[in-house]
Amino acid sequence: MAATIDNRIKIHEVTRITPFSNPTAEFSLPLTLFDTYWLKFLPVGRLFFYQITELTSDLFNSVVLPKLKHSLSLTLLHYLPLAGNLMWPEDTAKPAIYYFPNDGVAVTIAESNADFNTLCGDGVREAVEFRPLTPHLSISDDKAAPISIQITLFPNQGFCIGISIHHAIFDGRSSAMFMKSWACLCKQDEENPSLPPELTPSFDRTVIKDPKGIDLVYVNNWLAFTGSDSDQNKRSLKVMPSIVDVNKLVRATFVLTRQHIKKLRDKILSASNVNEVKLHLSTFVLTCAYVYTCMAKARGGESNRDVLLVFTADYRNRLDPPVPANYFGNCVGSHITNVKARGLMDETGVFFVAEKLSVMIKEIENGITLEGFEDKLLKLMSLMKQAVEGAQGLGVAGSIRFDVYGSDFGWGRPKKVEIVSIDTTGAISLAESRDEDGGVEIGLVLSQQEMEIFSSLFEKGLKDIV
Ligand SMILES: CC(C)(COP(=O)(O)OP(=O)(O)OC[C@H]1O[C@@H](n2cnc3c(N)ncnc32)[C@H](O)[C@@H]1OP(=O)(O)O)[C@@H](O)C(=O)NCCC(=O)NCCSC(=O)CC(=O)O
Repeated sequence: MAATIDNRIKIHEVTRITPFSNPTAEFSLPLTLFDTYWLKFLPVGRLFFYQITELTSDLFNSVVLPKLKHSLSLTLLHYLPLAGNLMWPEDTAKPAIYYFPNDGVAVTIAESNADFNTLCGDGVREAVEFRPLTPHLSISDDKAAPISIQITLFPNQGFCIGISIHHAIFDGRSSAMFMKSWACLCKQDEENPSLPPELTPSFDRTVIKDPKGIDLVYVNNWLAFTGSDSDQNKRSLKVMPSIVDVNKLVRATFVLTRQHIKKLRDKILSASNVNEVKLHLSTFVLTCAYVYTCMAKARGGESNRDVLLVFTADYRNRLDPPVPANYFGNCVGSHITNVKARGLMDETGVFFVAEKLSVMIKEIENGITLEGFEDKLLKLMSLMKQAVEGAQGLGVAGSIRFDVYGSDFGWGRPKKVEIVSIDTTGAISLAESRDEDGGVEIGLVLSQQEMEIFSSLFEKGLKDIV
């Protein structure tokens, strides 16, 4: 019988999907330094909404669901580590992913009577509305699942695929590749569907060189960081607790069109003649510069308060030798600078942030070496402490290069993609615009009051530049 978890959603089934043909060879896959860096981070949740107005329960149960389940099982055959678990045996220095026969991914099948169009819209919505669509990721002291999935039917409206992923196991690029692989196998009608090379994951850990053993430095940083709760079990795999009350927050999506981006670039360029720093005015920098200044102004407060500007960079193309684009795992790192709010709240705020981010991106322009990486996690932890104590953290989840709207399972592109977990991290989410090449979709979760101020600053600022 279906269990109701609130009056909008019914859970019909909680099942486990195993890799097709249930491979019998057990194996383990080590974590690299880029994985152990994220060991205790909260899971990343994404929702992919697909609109099918003729989707009855019958059609969902007889066609859509069996196809999704079967293609997931086929996909897991290519992504076997995702069917396993993160574990930390007594005799090992760091956790690893272990796969045993019959392992599989937890999949929840649910039904919602919430309004699909409202959830898929850009307007202000209660942040908490998205949580029932986001699967719980099973993480205990000694075992953590790499991924969990929820497929939710909205009768006569469509369906939603929710994924929660463990950040110590894979990053945004890998997550996007997994979804596209699943979609690609689902869409093919052939008996033996196949993946193109760019969607075939590589798990070759030898491409990540770590001669100084920074992977273990990060593990030890986490052991030292873990609060008193876990003192009895320091090797616990439990992640940091969330300290945010999602019930008090709202979510909205904002769009910068290609034209907006161009105008922002022109405006900054025309004001920057006298400046020494050669600005790197990519779509990413312009978007962050514009959004971050609106966020700092919306927060208000003392102009002397601390603000952390944060972004994550993909290192695949920046390491020497480069790591293949289809490398599955983490190959990213965070970059952070600490500034005073006044820089963003001034008239020249957009210019100020664009300059700061330009300097940071230029530092990695000629590639990444691991020099100084021993201290990278400790620095991040000290900034996280600052954020807990009140500094405004302005960070990014997702990317405008992941093509999340390309995940078509055979029923069309997603109507909307949301990163749910920005409700606990306070980051903005980025995705390429669904409907316009060169446009950007920005997801935000704020208090109602900050959202109102942000929204009016965002709209007014755009009117001023066009
Ligand atoms: C460091 C960056 C954030 C920002 O660098 P930049 O400002 O230089 O921007 P960029 O690399 O996007 O592109 C710079 C310019 O290169 C060209 N260019 C690069 N890639 C392109 C592409 N695929 N298609 C078209 N153009 C491209 C464009 O001219 C672009 O300018 P123009 O833009 O003007 O056209 C980025 O390079 C990067 O690493 N992005 C990936 C970050 C990431 O992996 N995030 C996820 C973290 S995990 C996470 O958050 C969890 C999760 O997602 O699940």
